[in-house]
Amino acid sequence: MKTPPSRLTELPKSIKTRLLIRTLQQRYPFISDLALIMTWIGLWRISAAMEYLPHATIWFPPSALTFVSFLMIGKRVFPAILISGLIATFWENTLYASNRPLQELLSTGLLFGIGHSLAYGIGAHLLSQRITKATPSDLPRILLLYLLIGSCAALIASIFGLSVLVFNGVMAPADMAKSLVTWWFGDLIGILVLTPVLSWIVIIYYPKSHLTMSHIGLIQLNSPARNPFIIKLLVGILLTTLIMFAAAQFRFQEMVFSVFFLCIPQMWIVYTETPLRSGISLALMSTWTALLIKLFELGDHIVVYQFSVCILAASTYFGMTIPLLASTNLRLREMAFYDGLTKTASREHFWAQAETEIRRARFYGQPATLIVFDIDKFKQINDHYGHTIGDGALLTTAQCIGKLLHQADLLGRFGGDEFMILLPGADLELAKSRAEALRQTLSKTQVPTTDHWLSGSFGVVMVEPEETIQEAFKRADTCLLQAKQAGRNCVIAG
Ligand SMILES: Nc1nc2c(ncn2[C@@H]2O[C@H](COP(=O)(O)OP(=O)(O)OP(=O)(O)O)[C@@H](O)[C@H]2O)c(=O)[nH]1
Repeated sequence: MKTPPSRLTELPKSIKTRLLIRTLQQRYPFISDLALIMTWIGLWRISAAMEYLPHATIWFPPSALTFVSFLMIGKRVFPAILISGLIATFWENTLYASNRPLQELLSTGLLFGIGHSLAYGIGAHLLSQRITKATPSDLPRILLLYLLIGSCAALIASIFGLSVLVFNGVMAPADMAKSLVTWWFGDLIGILVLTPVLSWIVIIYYPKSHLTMSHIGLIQLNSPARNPFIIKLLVGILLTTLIMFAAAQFRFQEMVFSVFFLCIPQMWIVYTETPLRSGISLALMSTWTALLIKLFELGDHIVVYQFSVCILAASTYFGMTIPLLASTNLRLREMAFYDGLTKTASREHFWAQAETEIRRARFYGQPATLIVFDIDKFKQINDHYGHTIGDGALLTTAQCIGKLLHQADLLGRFGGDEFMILLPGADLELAKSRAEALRQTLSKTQVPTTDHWLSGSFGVVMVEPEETIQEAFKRADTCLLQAKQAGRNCVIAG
C-alpha cells in the first residue's frame, strides 16, 4: 500500500529550509550569532578585497549588517559584532603583513568593535522606536529620519574608527582628515544600499525579529510578475558595465559623471516594481559598481561614484514610498467606500452615489425609487448558530440580492441586517415588482451550512422631487416597519 506523503514533504523547498533553520536556531541559539559573525566577516573580506587605498573602499557592507542587526534584533547582537571586529582586526594585520603586537591588535579590535557598535546601536535604537509607532503614511518621515540617523551614525563610527587607528599608531594624525570623507561615505553607502535587502534576510531567517516587512515599508500588495523585473535588472547591470567600461577606456573627467545615468534604470524599477525589488536592484547595481571600480582601477574618481550611489539610494527610498502610499490609499478608499463584510456600498458612499444618480435621473426627467429591506428574525440566526453563521447569512443575502440587480442599481448596507437599493429610472410600480422578485428569491435561499431559510421585509418609496435621499429613506423605513408588523416576508410601498 502506498503511504501518504508526510505534511512536511509537501511543503515547498524554500519553506522547508526556513523551518529547518528556525528549528536549529531554537535548539542551538548560538547558531544565529555564529551566522551573524560569519556574514559580517564575509562582507568585511569582500569590501577589503575592493579597497582602492588602505582603509578606503566605495562601500563598507559590514556597517549595514551592524546597523540592521541592532535595528531588527536589538542589543543582544553586541557580543557578535565585537567578536567580528576583533577577527577583522587580526585578519587585516595578516593581509597587510603589519606584524603588530598581540596586545595592540586586541585593543584596536576591541575599541573598534565598541565604537562601531555604539554608533550604529544607538542610531538603530532611536530609529526602531520611531518605526514601531509609525503608520504607513509616516513612511516618508521615517525615511528622512533613517537617512539622517544613518549619516550621523556612519560619521561617528568613522571618526571613532580613525581615532583608534591614530591612537594605536596605525595611521598618522595628518591622514585622518583626508580619510574621514571616504571612510564616512563608505560606511554610509554600505548602510544606504544594503539595509532593505539585509532587513528582508533577517526577517526571513530570524524569527524573533521585532520588526516586520510592513514596519520597514517592504510590503506592497499585488506583486507584479517576476520576469519583467529580471529584464529591467539586467538592463541596469548592462548599463553599469558600459558606463564603467567607457570611463576606464576614455579617462577624462566628464566620462565619469555618466554614472549618474544609472538613476534611469533604477527609477524605472522603483516606480514599477515592489519596494523589496527596488532594494534588491539598488544593492546589486551598487555592488556591481564597486566591483567594476576595483576591476577597472577607477579609484581616482571614488568621490564621484560615492556621490552617485548616495543619490541613487536616496532617490530609491523616496521613490519606494510612492507605490506603497498609492496601494495604502487604495485600501483606505475601499475601506471607506465599501462595507467590509458584504462588500456593498457603505452608508455614506451610498448616500453620495444615490444623490448623484437621483440628480442625473431628474435631469433626464426620469423617476428614481428606493427599496429598504431587513432580514427577518436575523437575531435568531445569531443566537442559534452564532455570529459567524450570522455574518455568512448577511453575505449570502447581499450576494443573492446583488445578482438580481441591474447595472445602474445601487446596493448599500445601512447597518446591521438592513440594506437599501436605489433604482434609478424605475417608477413605483416597477420598483414594487422588482422588490417582490427580490423577496421571492431571498425566501428560496438557505443560510449556508444550516437548514435555516432566509426571508426579508421590504419597504418601497419613490424619491419625490426636492426630497433628499435621507428623507426618502425615512419614509421607506416606515414602510419596512409596516411590513414587519404585517407579519414579515412581504413588500409594502409608500
Ligand atoms: N452576525 C452579525 N450580526 C449583526 C451584525 N450587525 C448587527 N447584527 C445583529 O443583527 C441583529 C439585528 O436584529 P434586528 O433587526 O433588530 O431584529 P431581527 O431579529 O432581525 O428581527 P426583525 O427585524 O424584527 O425580523 C442584532 O442581534 C445585532 O446584534 C453583523 O455585522 N454581524
